[in-house]
Amino acid sequence: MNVAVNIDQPNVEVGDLPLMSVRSVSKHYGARIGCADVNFDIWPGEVLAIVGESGSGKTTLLNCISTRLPPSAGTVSYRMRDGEMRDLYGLGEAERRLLLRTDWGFVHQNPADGLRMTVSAGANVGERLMAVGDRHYGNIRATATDWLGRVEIDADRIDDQPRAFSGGMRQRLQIARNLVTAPRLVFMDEPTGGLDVSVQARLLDLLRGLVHDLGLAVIIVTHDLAVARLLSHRMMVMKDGRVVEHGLTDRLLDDPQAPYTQLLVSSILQV
Ligand SMILES: Nc1ncnc2c1ncn2[C@@H]1O[C@H](COP(=O)(O)OP(=O)(O)OP(=O)(O)O)[C@@H](O)[C@H]1O
Repeated sequence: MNVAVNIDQPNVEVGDLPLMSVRSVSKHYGARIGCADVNFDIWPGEVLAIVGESGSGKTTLLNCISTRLPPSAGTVSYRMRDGEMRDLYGLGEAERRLLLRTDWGFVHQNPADGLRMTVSAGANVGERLMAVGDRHYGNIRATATDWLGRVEIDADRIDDQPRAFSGGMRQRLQIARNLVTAPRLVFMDEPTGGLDVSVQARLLDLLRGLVHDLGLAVIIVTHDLAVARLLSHRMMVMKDGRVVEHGLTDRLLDDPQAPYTQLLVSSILQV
């Protein structure tokens, strides 16, 4: 049986009001449960990790809360820049697109899903700036160069296409493309998955620094508790589409309450 959800108030410097509120979100694929009755809030500047084994519903949930997949039931509300809390599935298409381009980022596990592989690295970053109204070529190029530097890509690669980059470089470019417009909320789906361990470690370090410096709110899906430990303030553990435990990351890893979380934590401590 699942243990009751424990929603702790985050012990981090965050805004007073939640940025996003998720209430009773469920998604069914025919008779199969994708995710069921998920509830949480996320505050500005907070990093929430959604963890669980393959098939536990992490990606389904991430897609439901980022307007990529309408839930079968429940509501997802978001605090717009004017301070108003809006139901995301009540937004018009133009409002939704604006949100995706300006206020949100989405870092995919496979960089090819988040990049345009046949335009230059500089254009990949510059495009997002143009989408928010920047029209000055010199400014766009200077900002793109600055962002390539921030993600540790040499400036002399600015005109290269990402297909000429390594996996780690592509992922860093995808991160630059997402962060250049100063979003308030970034969704990440296994951002270090599929990379070598040493590349993963460097990328995690970089991500941690950027998230901290920019004060980003992040919802990150990972099956890797080490990633959750390093990046997140709060963790939500999923199993069979349901949240089995939810709390501050340190507390949850030091003193897991749900039998399933205990099993997950003990299995990484044994290796
Ligand atoms: N398009 C779909 N059609 C039918 N069932 C689906 C679909 N997408 C996901 N599911 C099912 O929903 C459940 C949750 O899948 P989901 O991909 O959200 O899990 P996950 O935790 O993200 O797994 P992984 O880590 O392997 O990506 C699984 O039982 C899966 O088979």
